[in-house]
Amino acid sequence: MSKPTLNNPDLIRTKPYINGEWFESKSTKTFKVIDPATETEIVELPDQTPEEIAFAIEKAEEAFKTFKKTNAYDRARWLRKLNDLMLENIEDLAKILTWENGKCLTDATGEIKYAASYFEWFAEEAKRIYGNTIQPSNNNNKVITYKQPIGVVGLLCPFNFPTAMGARKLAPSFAAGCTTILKPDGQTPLSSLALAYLAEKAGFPKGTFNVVLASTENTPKVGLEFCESPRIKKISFTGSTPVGKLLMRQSSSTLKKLSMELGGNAPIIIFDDADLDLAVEQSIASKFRSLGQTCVCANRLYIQSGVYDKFCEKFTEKVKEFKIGNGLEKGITHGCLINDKAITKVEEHIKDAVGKGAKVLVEGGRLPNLGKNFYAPSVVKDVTQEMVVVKEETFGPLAALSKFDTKEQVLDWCNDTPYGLASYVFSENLNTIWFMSEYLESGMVAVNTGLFTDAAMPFGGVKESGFGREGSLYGIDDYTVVKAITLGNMYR
Ligand SMILES: NC(=O)c1ccc[n+]([C@@H]2O[C@H](COP(=O)([O-])OP(=O)(O)OC[C@H]3O[C@@H](n4cnc5c(N)ncnc54)[C@H](O)[C@@H]3O)[C@@H](O)[C@H]2O)c1
Ligand SMILES: O=CCCC(=O)O
Repeated sequence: MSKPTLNNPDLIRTKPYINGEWFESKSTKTFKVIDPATETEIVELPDQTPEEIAFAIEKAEEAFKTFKKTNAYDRARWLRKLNDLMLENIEDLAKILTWENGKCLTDATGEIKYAASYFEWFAEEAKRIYGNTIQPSNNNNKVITYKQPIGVVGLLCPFNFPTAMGARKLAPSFAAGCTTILKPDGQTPLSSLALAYLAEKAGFPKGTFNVVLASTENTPKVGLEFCESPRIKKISFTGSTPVGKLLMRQSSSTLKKLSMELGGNAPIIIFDDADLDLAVEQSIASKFRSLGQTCVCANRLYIQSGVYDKFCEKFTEKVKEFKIGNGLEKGITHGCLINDKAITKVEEHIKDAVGKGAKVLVEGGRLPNLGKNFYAPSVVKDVTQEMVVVKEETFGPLAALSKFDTKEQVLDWCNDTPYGLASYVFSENLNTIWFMSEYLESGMVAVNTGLFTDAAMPFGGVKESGFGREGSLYGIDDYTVVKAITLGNMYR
């Protein structure tokens, strides 16, 4: 199977979306979007020039002048409408996502629902942007604060959640009254273009949401343009830590506000007293969501010695049940990876681990009969802290299992990393749960579940996993600035 049949073929767009129009690019360069499952071309898109990117930024700035004055209730209605349209078109949107990303249709459908829920959530939050009244030291004065939209925002998004990562940024920024330019990953731009198509149908005013296009090779130039543009007041980036650091350096010349949703190295800790079947099922869900290409995927699994052997056995059985194939086909539990580089990283981590003494429980490996981006998941046990798989995010289908004895020991291991995005704890003991939750150095801790993300919860990391919070009651703050107004000499 290659090309999916869509109820609404118009959702496939092949032009950038700028200032409410499908923009005729004059660029002489193009890039191809490839179906990672079949390695066939989906579409060829313009690789936009710096002048065109600058034009999109200019239009977003123009639009901001009027959009910032819009009524929160109107913005709420537009956002709610977009949520509804996404759900009406869920089947098509999921197919487009699977086609360009390779994840299976069930995961893609889940992602569309999840992405839409950010529009629903921020439709409500748009109306809840509050300020304070403050009594300063001079009793004759009164201070009030209110939050204003920061301005034009650049959104830089990765391949792994082509719809949800953009939605998680667009929804709060639009709710706050900002205008945006989104640059999707060059490998997965169609989902963002489909989102722009639906945003237009939802009535988003022209210029408030723009999508520009760039190949992977051309992307650093667009990134630089975003960072150095004085018109852009904030950048929200989701991707790896090294690229996040580069964007921070580049943004220093314009002193931009930044949100950085960066790489992780999530541990799952399973204590002897955990509900073992639940822990196995949820660890599988966390580890192999989108075949391990999720920033909050378990990268390290620490299992207490009393249940280690049993856990390894049960976990292995479940992994052997996976059905790998083209994500668009029925019954497939796991699709393919995004590209060959992703597989190479998994192979390097296995080689290093086995070389240092890890034992293979499930020998995965390439599946050339299915295609060059298919890889059967691997499981290794007796992993130790020196192994690369423990130090770096694999971002692929390799489960690394380690044995631990005490909670103090495992806590040290978990925190021995520059990253701090998500952690998972499985235990039935409240004291253990509290101890771990409090001392794990991560922005998010999930207890007795492997799937926890939700529009209502604050998503984000600490340490080199970045800063800023997406979703939740805090998510809109990243797109606003606090203004303090002092009313003087009140008691004249
Ligand atoms: N914390 C989060 O919310 C979150 C969510 C998803 C993914 N991630 C992280 O993203 C990484 C996986 O994605 P990746 O491998 O594509 O990451 P990456 O950093 O290589 O790329 C992310 C995006 O940034 C673009 N990019 C690369 N160089 C750039 C530059 N100089 N200027 C502007 N854009 C540039 C890429 O083309 C891509 O679209 C993992 O580390 C994962 O943990 C984090
Ligand atoms: O990859 C990161 C995002 C995953 C999520 O929000 O559930």
